[in-house]
Amino acid sequence: MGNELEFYGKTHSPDIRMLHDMDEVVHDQAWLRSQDNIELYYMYRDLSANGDDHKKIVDNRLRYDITIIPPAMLSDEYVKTAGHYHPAVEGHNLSYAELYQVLEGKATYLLQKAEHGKIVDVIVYEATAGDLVLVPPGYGHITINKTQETLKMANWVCRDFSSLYDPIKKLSGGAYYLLKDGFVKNPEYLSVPGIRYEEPHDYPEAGLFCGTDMYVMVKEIEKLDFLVHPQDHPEIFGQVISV
Ligand SMILES: O=P(O)(O)OC[C@H]1O[C@H](O)[C@H](O)[C@@H](O)[C@@H]1O
Repeated sequence: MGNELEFYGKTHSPDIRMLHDMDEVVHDQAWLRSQDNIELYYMYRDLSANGDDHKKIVDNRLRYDITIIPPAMLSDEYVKTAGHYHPAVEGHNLSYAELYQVLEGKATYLLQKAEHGKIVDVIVYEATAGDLVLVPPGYGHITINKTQETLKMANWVCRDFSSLYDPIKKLSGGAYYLLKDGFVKNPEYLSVPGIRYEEPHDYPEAGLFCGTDMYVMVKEIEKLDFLVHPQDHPEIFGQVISV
């Protein structure tokens, strides 16, 4: 109770990620074991403004979600999402992409690309309200709220797959932890490259611009096809795929 979200006049209840859903990925394990199972963040999935929009979204195999992450410290670590990868698109060796937009507050997005069991790239985006961040195929991702304000963010994603949590759980979290003193490498990973910091930017090829509410893409939803068929969109993923 008390966690409902209003979206275009309708009220939605969240799925709630609890602290102990995240046991494997929290940095300070001793602290974790002494903690009660508190609520960490709130996921409002499959939102739409009305029935027509919902049909369009489903027909195009997409989903629009909002996630709310209030500020919190997990001992010495900033609150974060559990983190996951996406599976490969059937018949292709590319995994599904995901598009985020910060609605309120600030987000730190950590993206990590695994190839043959090794991390070959780590990208961090610092994003503020209106900013877009595209998670390209192949990248696991974690969202961190290192501020003292609530983070509210949205995502567009293909609705036809389940996220893969095990690769991140097995290694006790992402390639880096964001602690009070900054990023530290996770020692469970054998070799990890340095962080590449990138600025959020527009994706004009897809008609996506920072500062414009990305829910309105429902009006030209075919432009989000790169989330469902990444293999058909080298104009968007060409560069990142070749990293
Ligand atoms: O799945 P987690 O790592 O906990 O991250 C949370 C978010 O992940 C994905 O982006 C989902 O599409 C969101 O609905 C969810 O809120």
